[in-house]
Amino acid sequence: TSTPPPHLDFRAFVDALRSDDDLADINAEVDPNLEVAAVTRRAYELQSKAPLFHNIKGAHDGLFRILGASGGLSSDPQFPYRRLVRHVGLSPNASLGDFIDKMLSAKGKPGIPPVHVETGPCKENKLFGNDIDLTKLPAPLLNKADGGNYIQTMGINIVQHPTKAWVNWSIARAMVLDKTRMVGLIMKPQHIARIYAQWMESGKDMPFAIALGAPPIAVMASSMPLPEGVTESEYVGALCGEPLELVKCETNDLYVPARSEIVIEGTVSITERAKEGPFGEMHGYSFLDEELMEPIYNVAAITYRSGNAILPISVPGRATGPDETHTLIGTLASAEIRQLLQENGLPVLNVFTPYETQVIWAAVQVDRKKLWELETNAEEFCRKIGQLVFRRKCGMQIHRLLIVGDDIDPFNFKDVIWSYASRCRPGMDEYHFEDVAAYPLVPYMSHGPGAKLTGGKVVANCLLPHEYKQEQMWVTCDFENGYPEEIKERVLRRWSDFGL
Ligand SMILES: CC1=C(C(=O)O)[C@@H]2CC(C)(C)c3c(C)c(C)cc4c3N2[C@@]12C(=O)NC(=O)N=C2N4C[C@H](O)[C@H](O)[C@H](O)COP(=O)(O)O
Ligand SMILES: [K+]
Ligand SMILES: [Mn+2]
Repeated sequence: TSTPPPHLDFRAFVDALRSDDDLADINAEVDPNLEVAAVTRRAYELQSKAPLFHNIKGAHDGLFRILGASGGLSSDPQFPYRRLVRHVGLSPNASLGDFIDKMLSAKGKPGIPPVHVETGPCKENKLFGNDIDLTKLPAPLLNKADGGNYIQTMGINIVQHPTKAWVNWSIARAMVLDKTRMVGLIMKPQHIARIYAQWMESGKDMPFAIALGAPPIAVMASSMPLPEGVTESEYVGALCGEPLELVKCETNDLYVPARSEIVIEGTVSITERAKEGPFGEMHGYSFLDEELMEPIYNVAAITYRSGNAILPISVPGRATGPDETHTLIGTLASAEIRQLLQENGLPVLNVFTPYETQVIWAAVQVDRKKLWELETNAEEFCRKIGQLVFRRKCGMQIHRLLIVGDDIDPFNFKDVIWSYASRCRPGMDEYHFEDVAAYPLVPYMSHGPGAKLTGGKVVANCLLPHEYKQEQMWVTCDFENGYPEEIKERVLRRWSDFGL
């Protein structure tokens, strides 16, 4: 069978990055103990090519190579989002807005269930029982403060509700604990935690599979807060207009993408826990006192592709050069928040979480002409938005919403911060929410002055009062807006002659 397109096949995705000249094939030996992660972290921060490490110290029997920064910004400043939009089959010059539109394009369409195939590349090699020794795999140490080697940072965690036909795909980190066990964060209100709670009630350990090197578009849906009960693989089918091909696990009844690089499968204990973390998290901090007791993953089988399987990794940290916890989590939460607000009849054009705010803030771009028709005011409008977003899971990671006009590009932080700084009056234009669920990973919540799990959220009105009812009463003073077209054309035409 011919190789599927990059958005449906991880190896084709890697080849596409190489043909984009956006991949560095590194054949020198690199140490999984911190060195691989440090190279990857710097690659994010310099927006370099994605590093593919072919020669990992300690690799054996085809396990494994490592790809870093699969969701980082591309190395070509002309196409900054090319690596991202390649995940979803869009052309290299697609924008973040196109990416969000694409991820929402299956809303309201019936899901297309995956098809089950007999076998696939992920079944070419199989390890069971005594052949499994996670401590012998070159699982990377990602940050000097990490509490373990995080083998799972870019795989899809697959779990099924014990009684309903709901199979959830999400991304949740997990580190090596010992020979056949991992321990991983399973955090409320994430769907993996909701399903885990159902298995606890059923009294049985929760079957799991982690598919690493899965189809890139499936990684996107896994990172997206789709509504409860939605089976991500069916949403991906609807996005692609064709079913995903899945193959059955060896040791349980879950199904995984047939072309995955590496599949780890087994059961998550509903009784045994172990210390998890510290971990360098999405806000750029690794708190040394992070003492989490999290569920144990018992590994019953590992299956993987021949030809030296590739382990994709994410090395979360400061978004000075964003990593997957910003480019995926932020953008995909933005998509669901836009969907939520539009479904509730609000005149919202787009939503985006600026990397400069570590995706803790989200700018909500409002169509001002449509806003006038609502005959509303800042207080009423902002409170309504806050009540919607801060009481839904898709808004859980956002602590500040900035309500901006359609003269502001939500994807351009300079625009966003200009309107926040100049139009949001301190003490009167911010509407606080102290009775909503907080995102406990945000440092001023986990290690802040107040309660950890509630509050600390705000809606900032960045529209002047008259913008709620009429045309803006100012001319914006920049080249774009401050001059008539014929002056701008003349200046552009003569620019090089001026030698500026
Ligand atoms: C918060 C998370 C992480 C962290 O910051 O440490 C950690 C880091 C890694 C693994 C790199 C990472 C990457 C690279 C990406 C892209 C997303 C996440 C994570 N990890 C965490 C995690 O360990 N626990 C968690 O609850 N959610 C995480 N998400 C976000 C979820 O995937 C997202 O919210 C989905 O929407 C959830 O799916 P549904 O429940 O809606 O179906
Ligand atoms: K998901
Ligand atoms: Mn889900």
